[in-house]
Amino acid sequence: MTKPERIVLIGVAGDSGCGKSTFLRRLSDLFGEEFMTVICLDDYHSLDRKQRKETGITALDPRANNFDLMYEQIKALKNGQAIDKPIYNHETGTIDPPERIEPNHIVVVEGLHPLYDERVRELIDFSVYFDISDEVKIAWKIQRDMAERGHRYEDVLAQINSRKPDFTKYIEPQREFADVVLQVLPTNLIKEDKERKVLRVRMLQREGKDGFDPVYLFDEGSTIHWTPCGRKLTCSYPGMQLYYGSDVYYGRYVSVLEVDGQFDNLEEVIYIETHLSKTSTKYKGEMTHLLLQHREYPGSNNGTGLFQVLTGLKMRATYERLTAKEAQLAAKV
Ligand SMILES: Nc1ncnc2c1ncn2[C@@H]1O[C@H](COP(=O)(O)OP(=O)(O)OP(=O)(O)O)[C@@H](O)[C@H]1O
Ligand SMILES: O=C(CO)[C@H](O)[C@H](O)COP(=O)(O)O
Repeated sequence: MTKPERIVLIGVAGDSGCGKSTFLRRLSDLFGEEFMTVICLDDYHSLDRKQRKETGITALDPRANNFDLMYEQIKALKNGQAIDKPIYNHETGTIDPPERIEPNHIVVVEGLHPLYDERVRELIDFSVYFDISDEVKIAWKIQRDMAERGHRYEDVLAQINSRKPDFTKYIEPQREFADVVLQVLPTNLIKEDKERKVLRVRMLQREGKDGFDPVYLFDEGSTIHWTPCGRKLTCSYPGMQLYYGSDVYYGRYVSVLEVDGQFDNLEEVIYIETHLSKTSTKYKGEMTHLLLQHREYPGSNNGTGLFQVLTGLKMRATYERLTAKEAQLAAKV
């Protein structure tokens, strides 16, 4: 592998079971596995499972994590140096001997705390926070942990509830620092929906970040409510609603894109794509193509898939911008 001139650091934040792995697969499809190294921040747990149990300190609590080491190692990677990263073993709940990690073109730091420590935050070039509402989080976790891991309903619910206080204290506040926040909420299209199959998904995009042009619908800066169902987009019950507008989030302006509902026919997403601007695609239809490429990923037929693809495209644009800038600087020397 050629030595990268400029290492681009990407932050992917959110609770466990919120769709981070799915998003990382999408990123790897965009960048290629060889080009990108993922660091799971669970590896910086300083207390193992037994110690956490004994002390009553959860993995979400900063006291269970070594932020100094996290910072030192991420800084080193960004400076092009290899690191010996600890490993947290999820099977045994213990800390294994470290592994050597070489720098790569793109380094993704993902997990519970990528935006918690100010020093790490400063190093990150682009970040996303997965903000899944409790209702949806419970539905996803129950579906996965019961179907795939053989857990009981009451245990899954008890686990979510026991994490809640520390989640609110230490994980959720990181939303403030993310360049993109992906909110996943119950639909507004079905009254008192309990199934959580139809979702309302919002993409909050920070305004005023150097080099980041938020995606917009129809007319930049306007407020748009759009029902695309009809001749060009097939929608069965309960239909689909799109929204675009601006808002203030943690005291800063954000552009908001929203999709409520799901796509009947994924090929028709091209109709939506042609009405979006600043998507950072390289050719007309690339966004739809990326969605179609992996229609089996969870959420591909709704706003979660669509906004994950758009966020990935923004990360690619950030990478290309920063590396081009570096190349220009190098050419001048
Ligand atoms: N967009 C989605 N639509 C529906 N279900 C989803 C979606 N994203 C994730 N899920 C469900 O949530 C589960 C967890 O997703 P994923 O493994 O991507 O999350 P994670 O944040 O990486 O979790 P962990 O940190 O626990 O590994 C999936 O198995 C799937 O059941
Ligand atoms: O929130 C988590 C991040 O994935 C885990 O719960 C945390 O890493 C603790 O691990 P374990 O469940 O193995 O004790």
